[in-house]
Amino acid sequence: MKSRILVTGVNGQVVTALREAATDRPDVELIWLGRPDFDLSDTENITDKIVAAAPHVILSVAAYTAVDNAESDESTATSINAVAVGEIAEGAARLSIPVIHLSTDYVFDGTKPSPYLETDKPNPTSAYGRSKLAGEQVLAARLQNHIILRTAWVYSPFGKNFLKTMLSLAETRDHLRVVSDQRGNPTSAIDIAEALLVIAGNLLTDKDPGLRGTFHMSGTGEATWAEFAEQIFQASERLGGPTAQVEHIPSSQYPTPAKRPANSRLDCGKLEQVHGVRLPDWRSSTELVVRRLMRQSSN
Ligand SMILES: NC(=O)C1=CN([C@@H]2O[C@H](COP(=O)(O)OP(=O)(O)OC[C@H]3O[C@@H](n4cnc5c(N)ncnc54)[C@H](OP(=O)(O)O)[C@@H]3O)[C@@H](O)[C@H]2O)C=CC1
Ligand SMILES: Cc1cn([C@H]2C[C@H](O)[C@@H](COP(=O)(O)OP(=O)(O)O[C@H]3O[C@@H](C)C(=O)[C@@H](O)[C@H]3O)O2)c(=O)[nH]c1=O
Repeated sequence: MKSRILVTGVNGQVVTALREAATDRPDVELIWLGRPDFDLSDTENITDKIVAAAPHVILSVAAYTAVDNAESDESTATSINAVAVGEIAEGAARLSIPVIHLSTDYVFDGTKPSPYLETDKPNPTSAYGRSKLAGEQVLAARLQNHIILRTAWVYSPFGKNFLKTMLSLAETRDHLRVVSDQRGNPTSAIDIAEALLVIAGNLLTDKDPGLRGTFHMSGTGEATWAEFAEQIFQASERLGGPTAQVEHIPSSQYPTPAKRPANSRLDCGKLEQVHGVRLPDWRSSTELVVRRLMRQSSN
């Protein structure tokens, strides 16, 4: 029997990568619910729509991800990232199925000098981070059969992300100023999608409560945003794409409405130990994504 996996969202980075990943998987039937029929800011009918779709597992992927906009629109961010997650949990509870929910490194305040563990106390510095933490809390309170997967710094050939912004800015500028006092783990949405299918398979075949709970899942290796930009341009230059010189600057010279954590590195050892999942090194995945974008633009 095929596993019926419901994904929230239609055009996001991870959703798009999931659609691709599922094409090679005859054992998986991916269904997705998204706007306009399924709008997470209108929390009225979410539960009923989930029950009607009758999946075996839910991947709760869709979110309000505009970090700076959330500062002036926290109520919408909270409605989508937390209230709606409660409704998704309610639908899953009615169907007695698990939910795998994506959360973020931005639940941490960044003051820890080493990578964050699942047992570390979240303390978000931004409205987006607060709304995502509230989503984690509402899910955990309403549904025992869940996994919260905190990931970070997602990039891909799809949608909007830092990697694509850098390449697009380099089309018109040969010098870019990028912050070098925020450190994290760049993570490819393509790698996340592959991992999500493995983890969903684990939950569908094993009822062990130890497989449930909160896990960190980001690309292997770490970088500052400036180092990430440099790696993007090295790959792009090798492949004949746009490049720019990166000036390392402190965050104080790149003011943004939302305050981002200085350190949001995630320790992903628990996921590897419990689910046997370790994401590839961010440098090799960056190369693959840049290569794909170059191929797309030359076609
Ligand atoms: N991007 C990142 O750097 C990181 C992301 N995450 C988390 O990973 C998950 C996936 O992120 P990513 O793929 O980058 O997200 P994107 O920003 O690429 O896409 C967001 C998705 O959410 C959907 N969405 C937004 N608002 C609504 C709404 N009101 N109703 C229904 N759907 C909505 C979008 O819908 P539509 O398809 O209509 O556009 C889209 O599918 C999110 O939960 C995010 O918080 C965690 C860490 C880092
Ligand atoms: C475009 C640009 C950004 N920056 C800085 C601003 C910011 O501190 C950092 C990253 O900027 P962005 O706005 O692209 O990324 P940001 O929206 O902070 O990305 C976050 O998104 C959410 C959804 C998450 O969950 C996080 O894990 C994280 O990936 O780079 C520069 O220094 N120079 C630049 O030219």
